Amino acid sequence: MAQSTLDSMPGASTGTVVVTEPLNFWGGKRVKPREEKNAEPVFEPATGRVLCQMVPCGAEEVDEAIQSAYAAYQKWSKMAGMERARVMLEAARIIRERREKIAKLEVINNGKSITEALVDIDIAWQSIEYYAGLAGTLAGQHIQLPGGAFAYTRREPLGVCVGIGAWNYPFQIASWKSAPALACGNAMVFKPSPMTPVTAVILAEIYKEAGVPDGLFCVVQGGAETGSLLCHHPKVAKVSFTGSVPTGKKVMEMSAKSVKQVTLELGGKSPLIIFKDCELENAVKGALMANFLTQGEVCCNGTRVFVQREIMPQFLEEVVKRTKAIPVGDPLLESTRMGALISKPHLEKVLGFVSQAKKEGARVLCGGDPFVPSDPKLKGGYFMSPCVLDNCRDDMTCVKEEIFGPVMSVLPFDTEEEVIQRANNTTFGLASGVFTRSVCHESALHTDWTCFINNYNISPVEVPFGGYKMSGFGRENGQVTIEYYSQLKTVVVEMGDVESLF
Ligand SMILES: NC(=O)c1ccc[n+]([C@@H]2O[C@H](COP(=O)([O-])OP(=O)(O)OC[C@H]3O[C@@H](n4cnc5c(N)ncnc54)[C@H](O)[C@@H]3O)[C@@H](O)[C@H]2O)c1
Ligand SMILES: C[N+](C)(C)CCCC=O
Repeated sequence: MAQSTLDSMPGASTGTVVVTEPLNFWGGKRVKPREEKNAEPVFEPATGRVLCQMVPCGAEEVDEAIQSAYAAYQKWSKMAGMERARVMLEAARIIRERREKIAKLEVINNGKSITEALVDIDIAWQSIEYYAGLAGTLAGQHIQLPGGAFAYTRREPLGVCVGIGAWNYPFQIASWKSAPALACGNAMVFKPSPMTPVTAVILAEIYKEAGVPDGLFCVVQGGAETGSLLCHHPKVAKVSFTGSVPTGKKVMEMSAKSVKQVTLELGGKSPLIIFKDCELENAVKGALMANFLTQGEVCCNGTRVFVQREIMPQFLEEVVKRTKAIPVGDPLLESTRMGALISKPHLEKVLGFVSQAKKEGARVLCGGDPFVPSDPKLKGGYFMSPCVLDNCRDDMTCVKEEIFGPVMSVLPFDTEEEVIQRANNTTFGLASGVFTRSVCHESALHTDWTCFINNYNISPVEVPFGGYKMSGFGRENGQVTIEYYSQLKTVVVEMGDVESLF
């Protein structure tokens, strides 16, 4: 049951876990892949060792999962919101109880520090708890019409929803998508990233243990091909996608063919604006939070750090001192603050951005190199030292493109008007941040999208999260997300005779 993979977790250390159980889940149980021939190795980022094999699902398996989800949807959608809420609350309770074990498995698969993974798992169960609270509140309107006639509206589920996830927050993404979907009475078939296949199936087992009908939350493994089978399937009503802009465009295009609803949570190149009247200590802490969580592999990171020229020297001195002091290493140690990047190719890509930045005239103030921890078992891991780049200009590659690694680009500015214009000058639109002691709601409103004031990268589940422009549309978390997983049905009732024009 849900304990299977987790059973090996309490004593587990980096470099010791191998996952052999099947990673697909539908019909209420783990399902072995039909054919092993396309198996791909999945690596533990901290050691470079093979953690498990990911076998992509083909058309028949995808169809089986969707049929199983559809059957569960027929039962689940007929239950009262309060009944669904009770099951979801039980799922949230089980996750809370097993948070350490799930977090450990997440670290082993993703490479982030255990301190962060614990927070991710907490945000995951909180999301399920939050939407359980909303499940019983779904209601419509009663509208009086002439002659005693009336109309009413009902909030109805969409049907089978598909969730497609990225690798940076595997368990959290699966929870953020399934929680509102299930609260509204839908079923979900979730496809994790092929690089992080191991924790979504734990969530599936927990939902089952909590009492959802068999098939309500299914997991199919695979990459682009499996994802595309899901987007094309005629029984799927909605696709909620988290990933890069190019893939998001393809998902939208495929979903358009059968007019499926789409939510797109895509990439970003967010600005963080630090005014000279800020509380510098907080601004420095904010800049670190905006750049180095999950080894910098965070969609909403504030990687363009605009600092008002007068405080640039003090800011740089402090931010560089603290960046150099970040403990990089074994992600399962409590003292570690930065773990390993997701894969060798990704590490090389991020290091390539640093080299390109140097060629274009940026100055490396610290980091930006491969890092080899002293522990011999970590020698094959994908580590790098966190990097601060100075002398940056708006036209540099490191300032324009999403790096998705621990690289902060610092840019000077003089006036508010100038910085707002520069901050908004991007095709992305996910997040922004402002540090100042003066009332700054004005600046917040001038940046074109979500804005954190005097903090960064906090995401309580009650608060909607999502993008503008090329960063996508639709929202996750918050009350509004109910609208993205339900549809409004109108019923009009005549109480008199029909007045026909014919
Ligand atoms: N806005 C957000 O909430 C958010 C959160 C996390 C990550 N991201 C973004 O995700 C990106 C990094 O994640 P990634 O490298 O996993 O992204 P990606 O686009 O490569 O992959 C995302 C998912 O899409 C699947 N996929 C790939 N091709 C597909 C296709 N043709 N049809 C259907 N599915 C397909 C992948 O297998 C994976 O599960 C970054 O750009 C990051 O900013 C955004
Ligand atoms: C929880 N964070 C840090 C806001 C990240 C949300 C998901 C983005 O990659």
